[in-house]
Amino acid sequence: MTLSQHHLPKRILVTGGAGYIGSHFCKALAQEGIEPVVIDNLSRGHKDAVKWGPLEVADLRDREAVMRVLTRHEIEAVVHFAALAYVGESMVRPQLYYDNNLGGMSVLMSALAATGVNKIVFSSTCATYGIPDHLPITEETPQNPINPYGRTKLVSEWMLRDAAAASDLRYAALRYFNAAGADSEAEIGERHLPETHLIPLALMAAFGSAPPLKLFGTDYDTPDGTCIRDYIHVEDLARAHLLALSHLESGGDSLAVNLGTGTGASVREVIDAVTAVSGRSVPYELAPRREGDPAALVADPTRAFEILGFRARLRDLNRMVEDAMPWFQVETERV
Ligand SMILES: NC(=O)c1ccc[n+]([C@@H]2O[C@H](COP(=O)([O-])OP(=O)(O)OC[C@H]3O[C@@H](n4cnc5c(N)ncnc54)[C@H](O)[C@@H]3O)[C@@H](O)[C@H]2O)c1
Ligand SMILES: O=c1ccn([C@@H]2O[C@H](COP(=O)(O)OP(=O)(O)O[C@H]3O[C@H](CO)[C@H](O)[C@H](O)[C@H]3O)[C@@H](O)[C@H]2O)c(=O)[nH]1
Repeated sequence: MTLSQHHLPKRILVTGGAGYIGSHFCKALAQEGIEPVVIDNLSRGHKDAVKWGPLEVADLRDREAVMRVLTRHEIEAVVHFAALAYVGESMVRPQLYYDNNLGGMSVLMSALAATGVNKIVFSSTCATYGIPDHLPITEETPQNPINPYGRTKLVSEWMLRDAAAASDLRYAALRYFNAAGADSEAEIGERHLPETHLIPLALMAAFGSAPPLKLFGTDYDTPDGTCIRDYIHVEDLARAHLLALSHLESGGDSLAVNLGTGTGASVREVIDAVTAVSGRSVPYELAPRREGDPAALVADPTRAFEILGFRARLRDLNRMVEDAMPWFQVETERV
């Protein structure tokens, strides 16, 4: 039996649990002795990443299916990861994002209300802040998203806030900065299809399973001219969700908090880390700025510590790359 410091509900539904962050969270739940129920339409996820409990293959916009899953498994709380999450894709297919992310959110929330489930942890994002007027970004920084993806997440936060004001629903909106790394036992990894994220693409370029990395923009107003992001280890993110659930289960108030380390790394620093850890050079070419990319996004992580006692532990960029790498080596061998 697990001796957990967390006070967790026993029957938890994980939407998007076949995806990158959701599957890592499911493993963290299993380590707490809880068997998560996953609902995922597998549009972007992987069946074989659901290893710790049942998988219900269904779209969140299918109200009947969602109601059936909530009732059949006697769900007490939901952790809602399911969404489309590519900034670039959202700029060219905005309706797809509004339909999927807000349609899914709306059906999920009405099904929760209908079945009396009143605790939800929600995957929000630093993309809700847009181009911040100062760094680091606190939760008081104005939320002015600059792309449809970020807007769907901001509206989702508003939906939660309004529902909580009008009912007994309590929520935790977790605004992640850049998720990075992977399960240290390499049982699951980062597998976005297509992959657009920096660390995976840099590793794939180093191992020759992807073309040279395109370095998007070298003329930003940052020390080395490349964009700065706050990379947070996916295992730290998973632990933060346990803490958020535990907070809600103990009767804590609704909250919105940043999840980051408080330290930024530039694209060039990421390339250096991948070079150092892999022992291979990262072939790259300079490319124009990518539309919709703010120059620098770094979290002020104070509030998450104050309310949840959360502080990122696996803070070292090399460690994140090290944990991500085996998966890409395996992938390379499979190709
Ligand atoms: N990866 C990051 O750096 C990052 C940063 C901030 C926020 N987020 C948010 O975290 C969440 C998880 O991100 P990820 O990187 O694991 O993404 P992912 O694409 O790996 O996982 C998302 C999962 O949701 C499923 N899904 C999508 N729409 C669905 C629907 N309508 N019905 C059922 N299932 C559906 C997909 O099949 C996939 O398995 C997302 O909400 C994303 O916006 C991610
Ligand atoms: O091939 C690439 C890929 C990325 N980058 C740069 O690397 C940095 C990180 O880019 P990612 O695509 O890895 O991640 P984003 O910063 O775009 O992350 C955004 O999208 C995520 C969802 O996928 C999260 O929602 C996150 O909160 C939001 O800021 C950016 O400066 C980007 O310009 C490159 O130079 N070349």
